[in-house]
Amino acid sequence: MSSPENIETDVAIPEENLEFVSSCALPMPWATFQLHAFVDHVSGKEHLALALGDVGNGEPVLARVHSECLTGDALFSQRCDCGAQLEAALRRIAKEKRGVVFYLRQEGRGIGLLNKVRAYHLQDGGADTVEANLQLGFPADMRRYTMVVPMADHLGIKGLRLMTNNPRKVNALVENGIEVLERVPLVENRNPFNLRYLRTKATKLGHLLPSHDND
Ligand SMILES: Nc1nc2c(ncn2[C@@H]2O[C@H](COP(=O)(O)OP(=O)(O)OP(=O)(O)O)[C@@H](O)[C@H]2O)c(=O)[nH]1
Ligand SMILES: [Zn+2]
Repeated sequence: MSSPENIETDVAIPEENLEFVSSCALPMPWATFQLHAFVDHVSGKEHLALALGDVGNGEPVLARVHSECLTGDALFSQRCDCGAQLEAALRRIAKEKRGVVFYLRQEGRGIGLLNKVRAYHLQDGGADTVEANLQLGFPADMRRYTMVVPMADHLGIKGLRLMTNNPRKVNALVENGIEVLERVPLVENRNPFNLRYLRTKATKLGHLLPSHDND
């Protein structure tokens, strides 16, 4: 496996100023979660936390830090694994009757929806997911996770059992002061349309995807 490349952003992004706005019950097919809405006054982005059970009791919380993927989460796209990961995370939390999904509005690894479509267009022409970002003048991954800190604080969450295959996400959260006690693999929806995408994540972005690690 080659080492992750071009994964840091050199684009200066101002710190966010996150404010809790309101919360409500959100009945879902698996359980009724409590939806907590936040706004970042710097970027204007609206971030969400979906919590179930007593997440503020000091025990580690089963958690997913999920970056928005409109095409995968809402439109059933098979180009990626996002929608299946989101659903699996919600199901697992419902099964434990306790947990949280942080739904972060950083579409397309932070490049936005329109640029992600541009990147998909380049991928249709042969580029992989990393090359497409670079061809568009972006780093491979522009996401940040600093907003999770005030969101977790608001919910009284002390430590996470994080559902992810991305060690860089674990490191980023830890660097921001979030305690990650365990990484829980979340390998979902391997299909003919996303095989190359998953392979690129394993070989270029360092994701721990067992069937692709040694490709
Ligand atoms: N720029 C770009 N973004 C993509 C592409 N495919 C999916 N995304 C975005 O990637 C983000 C999800 O990141 P992934 O790399 O799939 O997974 P991860 O969150 O790092 O790791 P996991 O926790 O294991 O899911 C979402 O914001 C998607 O919109 C793509 O081809 N190009
Ligand atoms: Zn996706």
